[in-house]
Amino acid sequence: MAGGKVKKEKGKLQQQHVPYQGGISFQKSKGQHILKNPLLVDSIVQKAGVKTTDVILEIGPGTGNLTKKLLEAGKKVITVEIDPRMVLELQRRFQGTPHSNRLTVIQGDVLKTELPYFDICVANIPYQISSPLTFKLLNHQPAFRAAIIMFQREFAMRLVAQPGDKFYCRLTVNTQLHARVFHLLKVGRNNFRPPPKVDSSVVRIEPRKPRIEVKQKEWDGFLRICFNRKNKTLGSIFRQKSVISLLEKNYRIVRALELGQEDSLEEVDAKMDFSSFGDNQGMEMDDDGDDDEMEVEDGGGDEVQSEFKDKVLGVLKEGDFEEKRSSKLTLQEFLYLLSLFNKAGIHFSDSRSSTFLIVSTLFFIISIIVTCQFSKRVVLDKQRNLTIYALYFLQLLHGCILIYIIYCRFD
Ligand SMILES: C[S@@+](CC[C@H](N)C(=O)[O-])C[C@H]1O[C@@H](n2cnc3c(N)ncnc32)[C@H](O)[C@@H]1O
Repeated sequence: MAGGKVKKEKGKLQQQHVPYQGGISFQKSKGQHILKNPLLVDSIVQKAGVKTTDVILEIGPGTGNLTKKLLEAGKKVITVEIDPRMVLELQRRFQGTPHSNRLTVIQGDVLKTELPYFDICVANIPYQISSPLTFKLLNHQPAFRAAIIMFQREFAMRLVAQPGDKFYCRLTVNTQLHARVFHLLKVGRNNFRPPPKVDSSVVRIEPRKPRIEVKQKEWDGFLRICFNRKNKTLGSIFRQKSVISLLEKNYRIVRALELGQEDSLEEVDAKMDFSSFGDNQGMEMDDDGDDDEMEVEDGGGDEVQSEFKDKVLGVLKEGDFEEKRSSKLTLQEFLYLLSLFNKAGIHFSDSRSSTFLIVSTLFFIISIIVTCQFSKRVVLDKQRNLTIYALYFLQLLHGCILIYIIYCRFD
């Protein structure tokens, strides 16, 4: 166990580096709060349910207090540590012990490291990487059995929250889409050296098998809107002019792509009037969304805008969601509502148009080059002239559609 007294913090420099025995100072910027309570370390390993056959991933092993217990419990431990001083300390600590050939130390930032295969992850992590690390683990393939991780208490409460709980938020739903999450242990700040400013909790994350597959951008866009104001009814959220404008814009792009060139731009325009679009400001939303942004008036809108709004509200009515609130919706209800929107042609991301734009622009450029080369090289008779004009006309049409889609995306 690491010993030594923690010096009283004075001044900025000392706040960043807290001395530790053997000359290594703890860097707060790297979240270096070492577990100093051996009973707690035992309890974490025991609750993790490590098997003797397990390959264990430990993120941020530090000086190796948890690593030691993990080596005793499992078959192999792979650690990822960003701080070279800690890596040296770890190697020094286990060198020449019976455990040394079962320990692999990777030096690097876990967020930038390709993770190896592992059965179980046990870690006391730096809290500043909680969110990206959780999603990195949730996207890891093949899925592991469980991750037992120490988080800041409030973050942990968000992960395990249930509909109606104070901490229920977008992070909760996004995490529980891919995993079942359980609260294991409350941990006070005095179990660490130096003690952090916040309390902690150990959480167990079990990836769902099989995964629930969603289109990630679509799902993200949908949840951002729903959790913009999680305590408002979905009816009032989806009546906002900014939301209707965004959805209508996506709707028009998707329709334009579906109608394709053959149905022409005019047909899309006839169905949609885009003169009354509001801007897309204020669509960047908080995690828990309890912001106090003012409700935007519907502002009357023209007939087409109202028609589209009716379509959106029709979807909410169909699923009986108009009076419900995101703060109380279950994961299954979110999935169901998104499927209803998509069935009605209403989308929350414009990723399809991005792909279309890139492919289409490339095709446009190539076709112009080919036509120019062709018209230069061949001797033009009347028949060939007509072909060239037809090609130019098609390119003009193609160009118009590209401009229209770019306009829809960026207006
Ligand atoms: C809270 S300490 C935990 C130390 C040790 N596991 C323990 O419980 O005593 C977090 C550790 O993660 C390391 N760390 C910080 N950021 C990291 C990153 N991005 N990738 C890998 N390790 C990181 C720190 O250097 C530190 O050793």
